[in-house]
Amino acid sequence: MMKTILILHTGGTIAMSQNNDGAVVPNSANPLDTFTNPFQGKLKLITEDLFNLPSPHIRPEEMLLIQKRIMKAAAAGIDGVVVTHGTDTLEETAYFLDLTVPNDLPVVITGAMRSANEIGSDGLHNFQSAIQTAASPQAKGKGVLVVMNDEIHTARYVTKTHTTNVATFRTPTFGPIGLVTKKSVHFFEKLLLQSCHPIDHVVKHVYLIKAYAGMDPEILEMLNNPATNGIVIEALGAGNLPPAVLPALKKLLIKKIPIVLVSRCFNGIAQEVYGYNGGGIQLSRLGVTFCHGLNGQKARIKLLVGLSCGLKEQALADFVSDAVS
Ligand SMILES: NC(=O)C[C@H](N)C(=O)O
Repeated sequence: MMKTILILHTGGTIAMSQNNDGAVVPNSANPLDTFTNPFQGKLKLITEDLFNLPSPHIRPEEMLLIQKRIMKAAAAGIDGVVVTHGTDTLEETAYFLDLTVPNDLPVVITGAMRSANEIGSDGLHNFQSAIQTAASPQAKGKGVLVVMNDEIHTARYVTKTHTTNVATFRTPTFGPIGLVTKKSVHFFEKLLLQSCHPIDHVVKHVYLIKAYAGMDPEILEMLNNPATNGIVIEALGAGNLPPAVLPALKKLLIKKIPIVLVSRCFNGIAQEVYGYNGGGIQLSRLGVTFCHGLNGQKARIKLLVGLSCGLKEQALADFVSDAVS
């Protein structure tokens, strides 16, 4: 039976071209409109331009619009969805959708590192691979997938690792879960499935900060205000902070502002390992929530989704601490 795939364009380099001054800029006409469906007779493609934004302009509000459009398509019986997106914040949108769209609908997100008229442009190729993946029967039940440079990654763990290289998207610790070739799509991992958390609004003022040697407590003091809904800290190593920030941290925790800890390390997970002043064991006892396995920007999305679902205190901590829930 012929499958129908919904294509949602949102902008990014995949929709841009280089101008005569060498600057890469958005186009009024999407270069992906030149794509001719190589799967005629097998796949019907429905294309919509949702917006045309560089991905640093994408906010949780735009992520919610994409999610709502996908939910509408899911209710209408679509077989799969491809989202084209700028790569800078692609992992955040992908993970937001992963948490908020039922995982039995294949949703694949892709982009490009080289714009449409640059030599070696990767946009059309990634776009085609994403369509192939969304149409694959094996893509069902895997949550949101990120397809770039012939590789399939999970939204949960993929991250952008290089400013310009086309092989920028990597999954630290675990690696990709599949490959796309000219002829077929191969998955080589079974996944732990997480539940879907549909939301109808997104809360604001969920912050992400990074720890560093000699971290200034003033940063946390500045966040101690009534607007703050939650804070994610990319902590040191296995999940430790300089002791100088502890007084400011305690003041936030007394106010029941959720504080979530991940590691600023590229690989591994943050855990309560160290017993010294500022060490993970002390932070955990103070009420900091350890998020096991997500990077800072994903943990922020998870905290934001949890808060937007109305979760509080222990229920929120349980939701955020487990990467698979
Ligand atoms: N390769 C890209 O898409 C990067 C671009 N700055 C964006 O995220 O929109």
